[in-house]
Order: sequence, then C-alpha cells, then structure tokens
Amino acid sequence: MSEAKLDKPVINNDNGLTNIISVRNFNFFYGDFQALYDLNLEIPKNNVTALIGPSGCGKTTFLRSINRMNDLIDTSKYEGDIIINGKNIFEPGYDVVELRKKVGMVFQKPNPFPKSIYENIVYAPRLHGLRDKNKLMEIAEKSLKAVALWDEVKDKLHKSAMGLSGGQQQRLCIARAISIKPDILLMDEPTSALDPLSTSKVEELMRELEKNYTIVIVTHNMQQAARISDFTAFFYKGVIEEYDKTSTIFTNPSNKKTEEYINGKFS
Ligand SMILES: Nc1ncnc2c1ncn2[C@@H]1O[C@H](COP(=O)(O)OP(=O)(O)OP(=O)(O)O)[C@@H](O)[C@H]1O
Repeated sequence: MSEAKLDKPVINNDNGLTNIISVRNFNFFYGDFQALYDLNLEIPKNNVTALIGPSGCGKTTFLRSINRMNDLIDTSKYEGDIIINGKNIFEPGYDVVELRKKVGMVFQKPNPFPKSIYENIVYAPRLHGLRDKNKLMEIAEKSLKAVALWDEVKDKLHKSAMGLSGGQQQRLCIARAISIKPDILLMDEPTSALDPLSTSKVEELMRELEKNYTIVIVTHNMQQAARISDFTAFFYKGVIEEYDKTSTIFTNPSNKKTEEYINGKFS
C-alpha cells in the first residue's frame, strides 16, 4: 500500500553528517506576533542548505536569528536554542562580536561600502586588529580569488567598488564576508537583484565555497534551490513543514504542502 501523503511536519535530521548548527525548540516573536514555531533542525557543515517557502513564512527571520541580527529589533523575543559549534548563541555572556565573525552575511542587494575594492575587503580584518599591510593585501587577493573576481579587478583595487557591475559587487560582498574566515555564510536571496549571467556565476561560486564554508541561503527560486543546495527546509506560516535532502524534497516530498509549493500551486 502506498503511504498516504502526510500533512504534518516531516523533519529528517538524520543526515549522517557533522552538523554545525543545531536548532532546538526555537520560537520567535515580534512583539505579540509569533513568526516562528518550534523549529528543530540540524544543519550540516560544508553543505548548502536552502530555506524555501511563500512570502512572509519566516525564512529571513530564521536566517537573521542565526547571527542574532534580530537583536537589533526592540520588540523581538525568542525561546529555545541555536547551537553553533557546540555553543548556545543565546547563552548569557555569549560574545556577539565573535558570533558575527563566525557567521557572515550576504544580503539581497549588493551593498559594498562606498570605498575602494581593497578597502571593502580589508575593512573587517582591520577592525579585528590586523595592521600588517602585506597580510592585508594577501587577504584581499585570497578573498577576491575565492570569488573569482581577482582577474577582473586586480588592476583597479584602489578604485571605488561602486564602479563595479551589480554581479561583481555581489561577489565583492561575498569576498568581504569571507575575509575574516567565517564558518558559516548566511545568504538572503543573494541573486534576486542580479541578471542571469551574474546569477549563474554566484551559483557556481556557492558550489565552490561549500568546500570551506557552510552556506544557508534563502531563495524564492525553486530551480536555484534544486540546483545549488544539498538540503532544503520548506517553511510555511512560521513552521518548518519539511526538511530533507534537496533531491527528496524536489522528487518525493512527504508533505502535501511541500509538494504543492514546489509544483507552483501557491507562491
Ligand atoms: N521587524 C518586524 N516587525 C514585525 N513583524 C515582522 C518584522 N519582520 C518581519 N515580520 C513579520 O514576520 C513574518 C515573517 O517575515 P519574514 O521576513 O521572516 O518572512 P520571509 O519568509 O522571509 O518573507 P519574504 O520571502 O517575503 O522575504 C511576516 O509576517 C512579517 O510580516
């Protein structure tokens, strides 16, 4: 007998991999409004995990919880734990500056600083105390090479980053994020403002970066999630309805809502 499609959350955390982020009974509130309900998931190291789901279902709220960006919102409240590298990030005394060093973020719209390409990359290493000019140049070169931007910009490192194309700016922002060697890169729809060619460059880049970084990406683009991610969490009204290998989510989802969403029955 074929199994009936379940309509309750299906979370497959049994991935056999080393997990870098563990989310336990996590609830999140904006004032009286509850945006996330009882999230429980394990995010594996050196893989790409995609967060998908209709607008307003809580993907960005969850992403921004991972580096405590939501702390900036006065009315925000949370319950539960997010454990990164074995430490609960909400524990009293947890160093948020250290957390942001370990967990970098790339936003929807490229947002380079209005400074030179070089200054964009070395900003964070300098902020963390590095002064040695040779070392800073080494970091600039390494970071730009890692995002395949070095050849395009090596002759104009001291020119304004604002003169780069949108796609180049986004790769620069990724280079800036990795300049301090985070463990995790959070990406909030990083290609939604880019043209198709720049999008495919950033997608290629993610595949390359996952060798050294754990990537968690919010995307509205189903094809993109299917192409670039190893694991996918489907969010619906603040609940993770299904979490599994991307291939399972896209070919054999257990939850009817997941199936309907990936087949475009609602958006
Ligand atoms: N600063 C805020 N204050 C109050 N409510 C908020 C705030 N930010 C988000 N929300 C609400 O929380 C819910 C989840 O929003 P969130 O942005 O996390 O969803 P999302 O899935 O990322 O949406 P989208 O795909 O449109 O970006 C929504 O109902 C939204 O209106």
